[in-house]
Amino acid sequence: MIRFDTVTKQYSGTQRPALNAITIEVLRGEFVFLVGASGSGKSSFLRLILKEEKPTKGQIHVLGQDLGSISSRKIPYFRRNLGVVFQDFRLLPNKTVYDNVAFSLQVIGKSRGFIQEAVPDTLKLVGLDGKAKRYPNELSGGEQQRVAIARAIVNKPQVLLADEPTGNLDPTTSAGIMTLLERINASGTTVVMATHEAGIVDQMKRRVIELSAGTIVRDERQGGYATQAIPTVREARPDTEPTPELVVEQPTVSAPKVPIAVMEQAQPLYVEPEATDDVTDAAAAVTAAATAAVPIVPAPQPATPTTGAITRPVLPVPTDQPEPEQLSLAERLGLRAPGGKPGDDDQEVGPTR
Ligand SMILES: Nc1ncnc2c1ncn2[C@@H]1O[C@H](COP(=O)(O)OP(=O)(O)OP(=O)(O)O)[C@@H](O)[C@H]1O
Repeated sequence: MIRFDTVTKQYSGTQRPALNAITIEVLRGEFVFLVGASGSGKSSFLRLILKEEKPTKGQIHVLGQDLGSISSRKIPYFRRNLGVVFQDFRLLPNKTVYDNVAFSLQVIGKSRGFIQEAVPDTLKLVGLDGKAKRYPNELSGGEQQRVAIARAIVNKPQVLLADEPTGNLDPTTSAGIMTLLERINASGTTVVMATHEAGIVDQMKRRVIELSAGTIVRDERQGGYATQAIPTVREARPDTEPTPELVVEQPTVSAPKVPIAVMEQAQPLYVEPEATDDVTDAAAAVTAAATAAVPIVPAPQPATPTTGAITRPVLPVPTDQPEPEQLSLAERLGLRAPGGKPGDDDQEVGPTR
Protein backbone atom coordinates (compact mmCIF):
# COMPACT_ATOMS: atom_id res chain seq x y z
CA MET A 1 0.00 0.00 0.00
CA ILE A 2 2.77 2.45 1.03
CA ARG A 3 6.39 1.45 0.45
CA PHE A 4 9.59 3.43 0.94
CA ASP A 5 12.76 1.93 -0.56
CA THR A 6 15.91 3.54 0.87
CA VAL A 7 14.32 6.97 0.71
CA THR A 8 16.40 9.98 1.63
CA LYS A 9 15.00 13.50 1.78
CA GLN A 10 17.38 16.40 2.20
CA TYR A 11 15.93 19.88 1.91
CA SER A 12 17.81 22.47 -0.01
CA GLY A 13 20.29 24.39 2.13
CA THR A 14 20.25 21.94 5.07
CA GLN A 15 23.23 20.14 6.55
CA ARG A 16 21.67 16.76 7.13
CA PRO A 17 18.81 14.77 5.61
CA ALA A 18 15.33 15.07 7.14
CA LEU A 19 14.91 11.39 6.27
CA ASN A 20 17.89 9.13 5.81
CA ALA A 21 17.66 5.93 3.74
CA ILE A 22 14.23 4.94 5.06
CA THR A 23 12.88 1.53 4.06
CA ILE A 24 9.41 0.70 5.35
CA GLU A 25 6.11 -0.78 4.22
CA VAL A 26 2.62 0.02 5.49
CA LEU A 27 -0.02 -2.55 4.63
CA ARG A 28 -3.60 -2.05 3.57
CA GLY A 29 -5.90 -1.49 6.54
CA GLU A 30 -3.15 -0.78 9.07
CA PHE A 31 -3.30 1.96 11.71
CA VAL A 32 0.23 3.32 12.13
CA PHE A 33 1.52 5.89 14.59
CA LEU A 34 4.57 7.89 13.55
CA VAL A 35 6.37 9.11 16.65
CA GLY A 36 9.63 10.86 17.34
CA ALA A 37 11.04 14.09 18.66
CA SER A 38 10.31 17.39 16.97
CA GLY A 39 12.33 17.55 13.78
CA SER A 40 12.76 13.78 13.52
CA GLY A 41 11.09 13.70 10.08
CA LYS A 42 7.43 12.75 10.69
CA SER A 43 5.85 15.50 8.60
CA SER A 44 8.43 15.00 5.87
CA PHE A 45 7.43 11.33 5.75
CA LEU A 46 3.77 12.30 5.29
CA ARG A 47 4.58 14.97 2.70
CA LEU A 48 6.51 12.43 0.65
CA ILE A 49 3.52 10.05 0.65
CA LEU A 50 1.35 12.91 -0.61
CA LYS A 51 3.93 13.77 -3.23
CA GLU A 52 4.11 17.27 -1.79
CA GLU A 53 7.86 16.71 -1.69
CA LYS A 54 10.13 14.59 -3.86
CA PRO A 55 12.69 12.23 -2.35
CA THR A 56 16.32 13.14 -2.90
CA LYS A 57 17.10 9.44 -3.29
CA GLY A 58 15.09 6.24 -3.30
CA GLN A 59 11.65 5.17 -4.49
CA ILE A 60 8.18 5.52 -3.01
CA HIS A 61 5.18 3.44 -4.02
CA VAL A 62 1.69 4.35 -2.84
CA LEU A 63 -1.35 2.26 -3.83
CA GLY A 64 0.78 0.35 -6.27
CA GLN A 65 2.08 3.43 -8.06
CA ASP A 66 5.65 4.61 -8.31
CA LEU A 67 5.32 8.26 -7.24
CA GLY A 68 8.36 9.15 -9.31
CA SER A 69 6.44 8.29 -12.46
CA ILE A 70 3.36 10.45 -11.73
CA SER A 71 3.47 13.72 -13.64
CA SER A 72 2.63 17.02 -11.91
CA ARG A 73 -0.59 17.21 -13.88
CA LYS A 74 -1.76 13.86 -12.52
CA ILE A 75 -0.86 14.43 -8.87
CA PRO A 76 -4.35 15.70 -7.94
CA TYR A 77 -5.91 12.54 -9.36
CA PHE A 78 -3.49 10.42 -7.36
CA ARG A 79 -4.31 12.42 -4.22
CA ARG A 80 -7.98 11.64 -4.49
CA ASN A 81 -7.15 8.30 -2.92
CA LEU A 82 -5.63 10.06 0.10
CA GLY A 83 -7.34 12.09 2.79
CA VAL A 84 -5.30 14.52 4.88
CA VAL A 85 -5.96 16.02 8.30
CA PHE A 86 -3.74 18.65 9.91
CA GLN A 87 -3.25 19.93 13.44
CA ASP A 88 -4.66 23.35 12.54
CA PHE A 89 -7.83 22.05 10.75
CA ARG A 90 -7.40 24.33 7.67
CA LEU A 91 -11.11 24.99 7.16
CA LEU A 92 -12.47 27.67 4.87
CA PRO A 93 -13.71 30.32 7.33
CA ASN A 94 -16.31 31.86 5.03
CA LYS A 95 -17.99 28.56 4.17
CA THR A 96 -20.46 26.60 6.28
CA VAL A 97 -19.70 23.13 7.61
CA TYR A 98 -21.72 21.66 4.74
CA ASP A 99 -19.90 23.76 2.14
CA ASN A 100 -16.47 22.99 3.57
CA VAL A 101 -17.12 19.28 3.08
CA ALA A 102 -18.96 19.74 -0.22
CA PHE A 103 -16.08 21.83 -1.58
CA SER A 104 -13.73 18.86 -1.83
CA LEU A 105 -16.31 17.06 -3.98
CA GLN A 106 -17.20 20.12 -6.08
CA VAL A 107 -13.63 20.71 -7.17
CA ILE A 108 -13.36 17.17 -8.49
CA GLY A 109 -16.56 17.62 -10.45
CA LYS A 110 -18.96 15.39 -8.47
CA SER A 111 -22.62 15.90 -9.32
CA ARG A 112 -24.94 17.95 -7.16
CA GLY A 113 -26.99 14.81 -6.42
CA PHE A 114 -23.91 12.89 -5.29
CA ILE A 115 -22.83 15.77 -3.06
CA GLN A 116 -26.28 16.14 -1.53
CA GLU A 117 -26.16 12.52 -0.42
CA ALA A 118 -22.49 12.16 0.48
CA VAL A 119 -22.09 15.29 2.63
CA PRO A 120 -24.94 14.63 5.10
CA ASP A 121 -23.91 10.97 5.36
CA THR A 122 -20.35 11.95 6.19
CA LEU A 123 -21.39 14.66 8.66
CA LYS A 124 -23.48 12.04 10.44
CA LEU A 125 -20.55 9.65 10.47
CA VAL A 126 -18.35 12.20 12.24
CA GLY A 127 -21.10 13.23 14.66
CA LEU A 128 -21.89 16.61 13.14
CA ASP A 129 -25.36 16.20 11.74
CA GLY A 130 -27.38 19.19 12.86
CA LYS A 131 -24.36 21.51 12.51
CA ALA A 132 -24.24 21.68 8.72
CA LYS A 133 -25.18 25.36 8.58
CA ARG A 134 -22.65 26.57 11.16
CA TYR A 135 -19.49 28.42 10.21
CA PRO A 136 -16.11 27.23 11.54
CA ASN A 137 -15.92 30.08 14.08
CA GLU A 138 -19.21 28.83 15.56
CA LEU A 139 -17.70 25.42 16.37
CA SER A 140 -15.45 24.07 19.11
CA GLY A 141 -11.93 22.93 18.20
CA GLY A 142 -13.00 19.28 18.32
CA GLU A 143 -15.96 20.00 16.05
CA GLN A 144 -13.73 21.88 13.62
CA GLN A 145 -11.40 18.88 13.49
CA ARG A 146 -14.43 16.67 12.77
CA VAL A 147 -15.29 18.90 9.81
CA ALA A 148 -11.70 18.53 8.60
CA ILE A 149 -11.96 14.75 8.98
CA ALA A 150 -15.32 14.74 7.17
CA ARG A 151 -13.72 16.69 4.33
CA ALA A 152 -10.83 14.23 4.23
CA ILE A 153 -13.01 11.11 4.06
CA VAL A 154 -16.05 12.26 2.08
CA ASN A 155 -14.51 10.92 -1.12
CA LYS A 156 -13.79 7.58 0.62
CA PRO A 157 -10.00 7.65 0.36
CA GLN A 158 -8.04 4.44 0.79
CA VAL A 159 -5.47 6.17 2.98
CA LEU A 160 -5.92 8.83 5.67
CA LEU A 161 -2.83 10.79 6.67
CA ALA A 162 -3.09 12.76 9.91
CA ASP A 163 -0.39 15.15 11.05
CA GLU A 164 -0.84 15.70 14.81
CA PRO A 165 -4.64 15.84 14.47
CA THR A 166 -5.15 16.18 18.24
CA GLY A 167 -2.34 18.68 18.77
CA ASN A 168 -4.71 21.63 19.38
CA LEU A 169 -7.36 19.75 21.35
CA ASP A 170 -7.99 19.05 25.02
CA PRO A 171 -7.56 15.47 26.30
CA THR A 172 -11.21 14.45 26.23
CA THR A 173 -11.82 15.93 22.79
CA SER A 174 -8.65 14.26 21.54
CA ALA A 175 -9.90 10.91 22.80
CA GLY A 176 -13.17 11.44 20.89
CA ILE A 177 -11.25 12.24 17.70
CA MET A 178 -9.27 9.03 18.15
CA THR A 179 -12.41 6.93 18.46
CA LEU A 180 -13.53 8.47 15.19
CA LEU A 181 -10.21 7.69 13.47
CA GLU A 182 -10.41 4.13 14.82
CA ARG A 183 -13.83 3.74 13.31
CA ILE A 184 -12.67 5.08 9.96
CA ASN A 185 -9.80 2.60 10.09
CA ALA A 186 -12.21 -0.22 11.01
CA SER A 187 -14.13 0.51 7.81
CA GLY A 188 -10.98 -0.33 5.85
CA THR A 189 -9.10 2.97 5.48
CA THR A 190 -5.38 2.78 6.15
CA VAL A 191 -4.44 5.45 8.71
CA VAL A 192 -0.96 6.93 9.22
CA MET A 193 -0.86 9.44 12.07
CA ALA A 194 2.05 11.52 13.30
CA THR A 195 1.68 12.36 16.96
CA HIS A 196 3.39 13.42 20.18
CA GLU A 197 0.53 12.12 22.32
CA ALA A 198 1.91 9.36 24.54
CA GLY A 199 -1.46 8.56 26.15
CA ILE A 200 -3.13 7.95 22.79
CA VAL A 201 -0.34 5.75 21.46
CA ASP A 202 -0.08 3.76 24.70
CA GLN A 203 -3.81 3.13 24.86
CA MET A 204 -4.43 2.17 21.26
CA LYS A 205 -1.60 -0.37 20.97
CA ARG A 206 -1.22 -0.09 17.22
CA ARG A 207 1.86 -0.29 15.07
CA VAL A 208 4.38 2.37 16.08
CA ILE A 209 7.15 3.61 13.80
CA GLU A 210 9.63 5.81 15.62
CA LEU A 211 11.88 8.24 13.81
CA SER A 212 14.98 9.79 15.28
CA ALA A 213 16.95 12.33 13.29
CA GLY A 214 15.49 10.97 10.05
CA THR A 215 16.14 7.31 10.77
CA ILE A 216 13.69 4.58 11.78
CA VAL A 217 14.80 3.41 15.21
CA ARG A 218 11.74 1.35 16.13
CA ASP A 219 8.95 -0.47 14.32
CA GLU A 220 6.69 -2.26 16.76
CA ARG A 221 3.48 -4.14 16.01
CA GLN A 222 1.56 -3.10 19.12
CA GLY A 223 3.82 -0.46 20.44
CA GLY A 224 3.66 2.20 23.07
CA TYR A 225 4.97 5.75 22.92
CA ALA A 226 7.87 5.37 25.33
CA THR A 227 11.18 5.31 23.54
CA GLN A 228 14.20 3.19 24.23
CA ALA A 229 17.11 5.26 25.48
CA ILE A 230 17.48 6.95 22.14
CA PRO A 231 19.46 10.15 22.09
CA THR A 232 17.61 13.15 20.73
CA VAL A 233 19.55 15.22 18.25
CA ARG A 234 19.19 18.97 18.31
CA GLU A 235 21.05 21.90 16.88
CA ALA A 236 23.48 23.63 19.23
CA ARG A 237 22.06 26.95 20.47
CA PRO A 238 24.42 29.67 19.30
CA ASP A 239 23.74 31.88 22.35
CA THR A 240 24.79 29.28 24.91
CA GLU A 241 26.88 26.89 22.81
CA PRO A 242 29.17 28.74 20.45
CA THR A 243 30.21 25.65 18.47
CA PRO A 244 27.76 25.14 15.63
CA GLU A 245 27.92 21.35 15.96
CA LEU A 246 25.01 19.05 16.59
CA VAL A 247 24.83 17.89 20.18
CA VAL A 248 23.21 14.80 21.58
CA GLU A 249 20.93 14.95 24.58
CA GLN A 250 18.87 12.38 26.43
CA PRO A 251 15.15 12.53 25.72
CA THR A 252 13.00 14.40 28.20
CA VAL A 253 9.91 12.53 29.29
CA SER A 254 6.96 14.88 29.64
CA ALA A 255 3.55 14.01 31.06
CA PRO A 256 1.23 12.76 28.34
CA LYS A 257 -1.42 15.31 27.40
CA VAL A 258 -4.02 12.59 26.96
CA PRO A 259 -3.71 10.24 29.94
CA ILE A 260 -4.65 6.61 29.41
CA ALA A 261 -7.54 6.98 31.88
CA VAL A 262 -9.10 9.64 29.66
CA MET A 263 -8.68 7.47 26.58
CA GLU A 264 -10.30 4.54 28.38
CA GLN A 265 -13.29 6.56 29.54
CA ALA A 266 -13.79 8.47 26.31
CA GLN A 267 -17.26 8.21 24.94
CA PRO A 268 -17.38 8.11 21.18
CA LEU A 269 -18.76 11.47 20.13
CA TYR A 270 -19.82 10.25 16.72
CA VAL A 271 -23.24 8.74 16.06
CA GLU A 272 -23.09 4.98 16.50
CA PRO A 273 -23.61 3.17 13.20
CA GLU A 274 -26.93 1.54 12.58
CA ALA A 275 -27.45 -1.66 10.66
CA THR A 276 -28.35 0.41 7.61
CA ASP A 277 -25.44 2.86 7.80
CA ASP A 278 -24.90 3.44 4.09
CA VAL A 279 -21.54 5.13 4.47
CA THR A 280 -20.05 2.32 6.55
CA ASP A 281 -21.54 -0.34 4.30
CA ALA A 282 -20.25 1.38 1.19
CA ALA A 283 -16.80 1.83 2.72
CA ALA A 284 -16.72 -1.84 3.73
CA ALA A 285 -17.77 -2.91 0.24
CA VAL A 286 -15.12 -0.72 -1.36
CA THR A 287 -12.47 -2.09 0.98
CA ALA A 288 -13.54 -5.68 0.43
CA ALA A 289 -13.39 -5.23 -3.33
CA ALA A 290 -10.03 -3.50 -3.19
CA THR A 291 -8.57 -6.02 -0.76
CA ALA A 292 -9.74 -8.94 -2.87
CA ALA A 293 -7.96 -7.50 -5.88
CA VAL A 294 -4.63 -7.01 -4.13
CA PRO A 295 -3.15 -9.93 -2.19
CA ILE A 296 -1.91 -8.95 1.26
CA VAL A 297 1.82 -9.53 1.53
CA PRO A 298 3.29 -10.86 4.78
CA ALA A 299 4.02 -8.20 7.36
CA PRO A 300 7.66 -7.06 7.43
CA GLN A 301 9.65 -8.16 10.45
CA PRO A 302 9.97 -5.44 13.08
CA ALA A 303 13.26 -3.64 13.02
CA THR A 304 15.58 -4.27 15.92
CA PRO A 305 15.47 -1.25 18.22
CA THR A 306 18.62 0.75 17.95
CA THR A 307 20.41 2.23 20.88
CA GLY A 308 23.55 4.22 21.16
CA ALA A 309 24.92 6.98 19.04
CA ILE A 310 23.28 7.96 15.78
CA THR A 311 25.41 8.40 12.72
CA ARG A 312 24.47 11.27 10.48
CA PRO A 313 25.86 10.91 7.00
CA VAL A 314 26.07 14.28 5.31
CA LEU A 315 24.73 14.15 1.79
CA PRO A 316 25.36 16.72 -0.90
CA VAL A 317 22.82 19.52 -0.87
CA PRO A 318 20.80 19.42 -4.07
CA THR A 319 20.84 22.63 -6.03
CA ASP A 320 17.95 21.89 -8.38
CA GLN A 321 15.03 22.21 -5.96
CA PRO A 322 12.10 23.92 -7.68
CA GLU A 323 10.69 27.13 -6.24
CA PRO A 324 7.50 26.54 -4.24
CA GLU A 325 4.50 27.00 -6.49
CA GLN A 326 1.78 29.54 -5.77
CA LEU A 327 -1.22 27.25 -5.44
CA SER A 328 -4.89 27.79 -4.67
CA LEU A 329 -6.39 26.01 -1.66
CA ALA A 330 -7.92 23.33 -3.88
CA GLU A 331 -4.52 22.79 -5.46
CA ARG A 332 -2.79 22.70 -2.06
CA LEU A 333 -5.25 20.08 -0.87
CA GLY A 334 -4.48 18.07 -3.97
CA LEU A 335 -8.00 18.37 -5.23
CA ARG A 336 -7.22 20.16 -8.44
CA ALA A 337 -4.28 20.16 -10.82
CA PRO A 338 -2.18 23.32 -10.68
CA GLY A 339 -3.94 25.66 -13.10
CA GLY A 340 -6.78 23.14 -13.57
CA LYS A 341 -10.50 23.90 -13.61
CA PRO A 342 -13.39 22.22 -11.73
CA GLY A 343 -14.53 19.13 -13.62
CA ASP A 344 -11.17 18.84 -15.34
CA ASP A 345 -10.85 15.33 -14.00
CA ASP A 346 -11.44 12.90 -16.78
CA GLN A 347 -8.11 11.13 -16.35
CA GLU A 348 -7.83 9.16 -13.14
CA VAL A 349 -4.53 7.86 -11.85
CA GLY A 350 -4.52 4.85 -9.61
CA PRO A 351 -7.17 2.38 -8.52
CA THR A 352 -10.68 3.46 -9.43
CA ARG A 353 -13.73 2.42 -7.52
N1 LIG B 1 10.83 22.92 3.80
C1 LIG B 1 11.91 22.65 4.54
N2 LIG B 1 13.08 23.20 4.24
C2 LIG B 1 14.20 22.93 4.96
N3 LIG B 1 14.21 22.09 6.02
C3 LIG B 1 13.05 21.51 6.37
C4 LIG B 1 11.85 21.75 5.67
N4 LIG B 1 10.85 21.03 6.22
C5 LIG B 1 11.41 20.37 7.25
N5 LIG B 1 12.73 20.65 7.34
C6 LIG B 1 13.69 20.10 8.30
O1 LIG B 1 13.62 18.68 8.21
C7 LIG B 1 13.71 18.09 9.49
C8 LIG B 1 12.48 17.24 9.73
O2 LIG B 1 11.35 18.10 9.82
P1 LIG B 1 9.87 17.53 9.96
O3 LIG B 1 8.93 18.69 9.89
O4 LIG B 1 9.67 16.43 9.01
O5 LIG B 1 9.92 16.94 11.46
P2 LIG B 1 8.73 16.50 12.43
O6 LIG B 1 9.16 15.23 13.07
O7 LIG B 1 7.44 16.48 11.69
O8 LIG B 1 8.73 17.66 13.50
P3 LIG B 1 7.52 18.21 14.41
O9 LIG B 1 7.18 17.10 15.37
O10 LIG B 1 8.12 19.41 15.10
O11 LIG B 1 6.39 18.57 13.49
C9 LIG B 1 13.87 19.21 10.49
O12 LIG B 1 15.25 19.38 10.74
C10 LIG B 1 13.33 20.42 9.74
O13 LIG B 1 13.97 21.60 10.15
